[in-house]
Amino acid sequence: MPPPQKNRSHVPATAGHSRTPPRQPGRRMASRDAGERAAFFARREAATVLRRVLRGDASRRAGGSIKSLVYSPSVRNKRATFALVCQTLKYLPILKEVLAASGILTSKWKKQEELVYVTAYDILFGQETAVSGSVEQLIMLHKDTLMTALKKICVRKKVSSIQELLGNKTTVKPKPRFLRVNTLKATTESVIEELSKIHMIDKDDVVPDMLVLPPGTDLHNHPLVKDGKVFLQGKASSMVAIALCPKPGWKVIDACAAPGNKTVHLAALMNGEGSIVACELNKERVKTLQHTIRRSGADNIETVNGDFLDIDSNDPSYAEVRAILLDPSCSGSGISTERLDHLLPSHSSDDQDDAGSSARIRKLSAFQRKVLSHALSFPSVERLVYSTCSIHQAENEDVVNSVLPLASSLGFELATPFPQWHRRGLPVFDGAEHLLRTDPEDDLEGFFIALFVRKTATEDALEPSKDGAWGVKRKRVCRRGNGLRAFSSLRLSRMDVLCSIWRL
Ligand SMILES: C[S@@+](CC[C@H](N)C(=O)[O-])C[C@H]1O[C@@H](n2cnc3c(N)ncnc32)[C@H](O)[C@@H]1O
Repeated sequence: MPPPQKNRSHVPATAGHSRTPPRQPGRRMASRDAGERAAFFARREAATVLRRVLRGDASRRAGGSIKSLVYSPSVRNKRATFALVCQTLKYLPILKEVLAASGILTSKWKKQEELVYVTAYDILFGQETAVSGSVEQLIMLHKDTLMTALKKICVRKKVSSIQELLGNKTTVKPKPRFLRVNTLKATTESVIEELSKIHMIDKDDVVPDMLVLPPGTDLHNHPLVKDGKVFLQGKASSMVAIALCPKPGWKVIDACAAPGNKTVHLAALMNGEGSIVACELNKERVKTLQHTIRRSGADNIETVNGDFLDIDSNDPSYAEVRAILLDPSCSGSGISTERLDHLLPSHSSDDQDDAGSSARIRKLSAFQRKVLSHALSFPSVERLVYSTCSIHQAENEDVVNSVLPLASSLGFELATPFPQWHRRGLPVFDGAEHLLRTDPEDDLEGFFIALFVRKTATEDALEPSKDGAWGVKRKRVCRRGNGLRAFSSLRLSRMDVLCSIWRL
């Protein structure tokens, strides 16, 4: 049998990193060229991200997606780190087997096991040689043993290439790059002018201030992104704040806010007027939320590090809250391809634990009902959006259906966000046609949006009309089935004016 072929097409681009490796006490590290220095640091950044990804996956908690961890401010060489993390995850089952067979992952090295995985990937399947760093030296020292172990595994599994050994890990279909212009800092026209110098660019036909660029366009280090003039936010995700459509000057709660993409979108829709309370339970994620807010330039957002359920809806300081955006923790099943979840150990067919995953969804669903019921209890709320990035009925239609009696008793009805949007809620109860779904394949992300509007408080509320135009809704309701449907009495021709009319 010929030796397994190396997969050259996946060599990560580790060059381009400019920091100098730390000097170790008592001995000067050998001088090395810039490429090797870059690889040294990229492996360490990748190992840190990999540790968090694997820990989050092992506990089945959202420790942050691979992308969100890589694109956090602390990671310097994002492109190389991303490539290394993805590749190491892809090769992880093989690396574990090879390292176990060769017996080099002793308790001493176990403490740095993620760095061992990344380095082993890089040396066996990527860079080939590396001289600096103790883990690099370990892998180089045992490289022949590891290669022999790899060949034996190939023979045992009757495969002739690494590709065959890797099996069929889902490849991600290229998707357009969406970005949302932060109208607090820039105009859509100025961003188009700037980006069109080097990129093909289109305006999205549904979401205002959303631009569409070709798949693979990398803007993470672009000054417009760094300055917070644009946010790299998906289209479906950007529909959530628009569905809530808070009026400038209102007091609004974003109940589960981090990392804050929708919080700062709300601030932009409100033209920076009024106030937003952004509540986030997780202390670490509050830091990310605050970073997002700083980048957006919004100065009317107060962050609260705490449990939304602990906010007393009868507390006088929340008596004037008129809109709530509730985007609670969910399974993330609608963005699992986007999140690259197929690369995680828990997604491999051997490890798939169906009973565990349905128990998790049941637990999430119970939590979602609880927070949604709590959000409905705020006395002055006129508009409430419940959203998830899940495709599961249990987290979407079932949650909404379960709170309908409570919502109705408090004077809420379901309204229809984006009425021109064709994909509505699963028809599992009368009124589910008001709900909005996006499809992970056709619409690129699987989101769910439910909009509750208080019947007694719609006099000045702006609502989309049925045929896709946007208009001011006057309070006129008629019975339909067991739900209530609102009419538009004044239409506006363009969706672009959706929220701007409230600024007049
Ligand atoms: C789906 S994410 C929100 C994403 C955010 N809306 C955005 O677009 O950037 C859900 C967030 O809710 C937080 N969370 C979960 N339970 C919470 C609770 N009881 N109170 C406040 N925040 C909570 C999680 O830590 C997580 O950051």
